[in-house]
Amino acid sequence: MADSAQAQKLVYLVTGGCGFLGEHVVRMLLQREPRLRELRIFDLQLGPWLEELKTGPVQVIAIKGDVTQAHEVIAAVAGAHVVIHAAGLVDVFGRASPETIHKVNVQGTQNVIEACVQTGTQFLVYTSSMEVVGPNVKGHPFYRGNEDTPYEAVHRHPYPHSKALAEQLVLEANGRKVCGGLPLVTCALRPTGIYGEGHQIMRDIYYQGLRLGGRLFRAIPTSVEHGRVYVGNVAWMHVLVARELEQRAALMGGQVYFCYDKSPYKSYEDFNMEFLGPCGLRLVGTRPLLPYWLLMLLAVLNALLQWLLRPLVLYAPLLNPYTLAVANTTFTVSTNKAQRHFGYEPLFSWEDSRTRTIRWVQAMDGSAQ
Ligand SMILES: NC(=O)C1=CN([C@@H]2O[C@H](COP(=O)(O)OP(=O)(O)OC[C@H]3O[C@@H](n4cnc5c(N)ncnc54)[C@H](O)[C@@H]3O)[C@@H](O)[C@H]2O)C=CC1
Ligand SMILES: C[C@@H](CO)CCC[C@@H](C)[C@H]1CC[C@H]2[C@@H]3[C@H](O)CC4=CC(=O)CC[C@]4(C)[C@H]3CC[C@]12C
Repeated sequence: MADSAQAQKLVYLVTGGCGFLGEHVVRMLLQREPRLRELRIFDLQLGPWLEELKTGPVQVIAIKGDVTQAHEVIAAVAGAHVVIHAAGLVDVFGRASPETIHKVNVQGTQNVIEACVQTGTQFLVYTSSMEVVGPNVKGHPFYRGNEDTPYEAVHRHPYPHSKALAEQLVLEANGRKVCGGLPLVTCALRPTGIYGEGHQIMRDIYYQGLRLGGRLFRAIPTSVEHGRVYVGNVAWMHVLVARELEQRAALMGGQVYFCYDKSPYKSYEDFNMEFLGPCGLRLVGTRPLLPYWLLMLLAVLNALLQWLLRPLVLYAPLLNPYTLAVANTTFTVSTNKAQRHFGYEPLFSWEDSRTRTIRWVQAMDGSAQ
């Protein structure tokens, strides 16, 4: 892919290209992949911002489609050199059924793999998640772990379960012969909790704080560290992996990489305050205001209410037994595998990532709570 004869010759497809991460991947590709000729953006819902991209030198093609529909995926993949598969149903709040989560995340990924095989597309990058590793149901800490750190991965929740199955499918597909006889080269990126411009949960927490008179109440001990990574750096990793996969197929094919940068290790709430603090919110308490057992009771009550109300209305608060367990379990990564394998260095420093995220929160409409 690297020789000059191929300058501006490549066709990329980004599934989920209109989501939080997908939009950053799309913009990053347009800025930092000079060999791009055509960029296909495949998503259930297309964003209006795509229009502005259509005037540049790269042909941008928006495709409204569903990864669960094999024929739609095949049509989108045909003729692409690289597929970045970021589409997924990210739901840990009980909004979607376990069956739907499985269908989108697992069957959708299988459809993408089969489409690559059938159409002769050789390079597939999958957006996996730290959640394929943990935190596990036993609440074991994963402290500064890397891709080789032993950890008992046990999944009961449909989202991490689906991501783990999908990742496995992608890794097992590495080396399969695609149409034309060449081997499929795949790898999976595992972001920790992504933050940055467009992060819906950050938006929800900001508005929640505004509704509570500019206050948030500490629920998680400061000692529980949660891995976070800036969306621009996650996007940059995707661009780099996609670029290097051909030249370094033997090394990178079938591999997993955590997504990391220089974001500090902090609790989920303390980390959010790095952005919400400068925007006027205050985190009340130096220790959790409620004991864990009471929080868990509230979380279980929320789950019960969700179940009772389901026939009438969708009740999906941030707090449920699963989100509480994840937020309350240390999970941080410390690795340089991406640097060693494909020369990744974060594109955005922590200061830059922080400033960009603060500017985005500040630009939110405070009255739209
Ligand atoms: N947000 C986070 O902290 C993390 C996210 N991830 C993974 O990154 C990927 C992107 O996540 P986000 O951008 O946060 O989520 P998102 O919900 O903002 O983006 C997902 C995109 O996929 C699209 N999509 C969903 N179902 C689809 C279907 N059936 N067919 C086609 N498109 C479909 C959605 O419309 C959306 O635009 C997901 O695969 C997720 O599992 C991994 C680790 C952390
Ligand atoms: C108990 C509440 C008191 O303030 C805080 C609840 C926070 C939770 C909603 C989040 C804590 C950890 C988050 C998850 C984590 O970052 C890992 C993830 C990876 C993914 O692939 C998808 C998103 C998520 C599951 C993320 C979801 C929100 C949290 C559970």
